[in-house]
Amino acid sequence: MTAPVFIALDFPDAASAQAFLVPFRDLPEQPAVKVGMELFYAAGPAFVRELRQQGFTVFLDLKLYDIPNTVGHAVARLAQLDVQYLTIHAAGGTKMLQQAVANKGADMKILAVTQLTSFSEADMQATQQTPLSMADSVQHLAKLAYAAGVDGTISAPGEAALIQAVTADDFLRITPGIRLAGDAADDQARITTPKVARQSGATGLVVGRSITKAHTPVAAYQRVMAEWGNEA
Ligand SMILES: O=c1ccn([C@@H]2O[C@H](COP(=O)(O)O)[C@@H](O)[C@H]2O)c(=O)[nH]1
Repeated sequence: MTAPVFIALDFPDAASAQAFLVPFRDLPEQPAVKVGMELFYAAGPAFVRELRQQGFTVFLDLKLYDIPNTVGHAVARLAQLDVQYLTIHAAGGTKMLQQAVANKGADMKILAVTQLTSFSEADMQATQQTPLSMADSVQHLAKLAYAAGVDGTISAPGEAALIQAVTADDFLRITPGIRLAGDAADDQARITTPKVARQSGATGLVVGRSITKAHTPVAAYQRVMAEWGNEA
């Protein structure tokens, strides 16, 4: 899977997530899924193992951020779940990032969150009191992550090309903040459509509510995949 589209399974429990996935079983290929804090805290490692046994590609989005020793040990435990992707915060710094990389599983990719897509430029300035612009901050954090041996970043689609410019072509640029045209932004600040994300240099998408809250989620997923350039 070179250009994955992950459906964000932001559900309160395993039963709701599994019920949501039932109609996707009729597709020729199962979607890749992202398990975030809400579902992981409710359903835990057992549910992640269940998804892996069912053949799903799993992105565990826990956004780890702690001292290097703690993050290293946490990554080693999570590697036992055989997930393919795991997030940490780039702002945790070089030593934390290196500890994560040193403890990841053989087929696990570590993705570093640069600046959350819910942050506008003004939100970031107000929170972080940084003289950097959003673009400069994202590039700085991406360079830090790349130098530490991380596999890619999480950023808004509009920053994908900027990240590519300061890292490498094969450095992953996975982008949440995706909305089908006409859908509400909700709590996201830096959003775009799947088509524009592809044109902007993203190498993978995370899509939650544009699919999970759609009247017909499978049709919404197929629309995302068509815009992104994949068949579903
Ligand atoms: O910067 C980030 C990092 C992670 N996310 C996660 O992606 C999905 C997006 O959900 P939508 O419903 O499509 O807005 C969600 O699980 C976030 O935790 C992000 O949005 N931004």
